[in-house]
Amino acid sequence: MHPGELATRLKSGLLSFPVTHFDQDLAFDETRYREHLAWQSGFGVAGLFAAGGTGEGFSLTSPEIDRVVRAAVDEVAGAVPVLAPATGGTATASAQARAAQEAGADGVLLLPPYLTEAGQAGLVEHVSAVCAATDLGVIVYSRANAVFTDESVAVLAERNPNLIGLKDGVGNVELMTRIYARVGDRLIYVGGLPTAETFALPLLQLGVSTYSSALYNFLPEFALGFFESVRAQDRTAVYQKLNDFVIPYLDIRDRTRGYAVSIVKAGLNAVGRDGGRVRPPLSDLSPAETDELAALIAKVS
Ligand SMILES: O=C([O-])C(=O)C[C@H](O)[C@@H](O)C(=O)[O-]
Repeated sequence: MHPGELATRLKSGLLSFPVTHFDQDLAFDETRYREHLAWQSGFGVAGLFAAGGTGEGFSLTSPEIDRVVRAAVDEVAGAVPVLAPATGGTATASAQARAAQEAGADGVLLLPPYLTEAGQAGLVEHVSAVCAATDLGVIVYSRANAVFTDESVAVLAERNPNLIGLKDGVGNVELMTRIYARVGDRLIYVGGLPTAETFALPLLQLGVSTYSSALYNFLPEFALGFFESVRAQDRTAVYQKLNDFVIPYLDIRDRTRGYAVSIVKAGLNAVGRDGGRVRPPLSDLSPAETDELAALIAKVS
């Protein structure tokens, strides 16, 4: 898919970030993963990001990422654009971007490198190297040890024609305002803070027209309804849904670092869809927390 077409498709609707299923030995369970994607594709989303943050891409080896991406490409069969992750240092991320293209993915989500801090000049070189490794459209995730200034985003957009978007995992109003003021609609902007619904309405005003929904994994209809309320700028409906579900959900999520991902698998377990367990370094919700989550889900489903 041409990067421009990918950008247009992605900004038209909600974005899905499926979990990656593991078996009892924490090996990739392709059968359950495919079943999940088949169920999820019955609802309308604009793009599927395989092995993203919610998909524990950071806990997968490159061969595993390749398997997950190929399974996703095969399972959704062109109905929805599939984006593959690129992770880690520049050489690994560039190799994964090449592999994504070979696997038939439609685009790449470039996640922050692990461990090290880096200055803006180095981050710009990192992103540019990954963009140069593929013809696919690339979205760069600004978060953690790779937060991009407005100047860097402008340089990246100028240097890399296939850079199509910025995913914001920072939520800094001044920074996002500066970026949109400087780069405007040359890029698409994807809300990517943990439990992105929380920020969706205010970020829309800052040019962030869509977001990645982890909730979509286990409450697809609720997630799509939330998105519609945001797009309609229906403040009453958005705050109703925040109060009914999202804010009490955040109260459980915030008990342990990393629960933003673990709670999604717990949500799947709670709705009877067997999300299974997370890999270390994440940890699973306790049985009592899972029960609490199940009671909360029951109120909105
Ligand atoms: O790459 C990822 O999966 C994210 O971190 C995005 C999540 O979907 C996040 O936006 C969320 O938790 O809603």
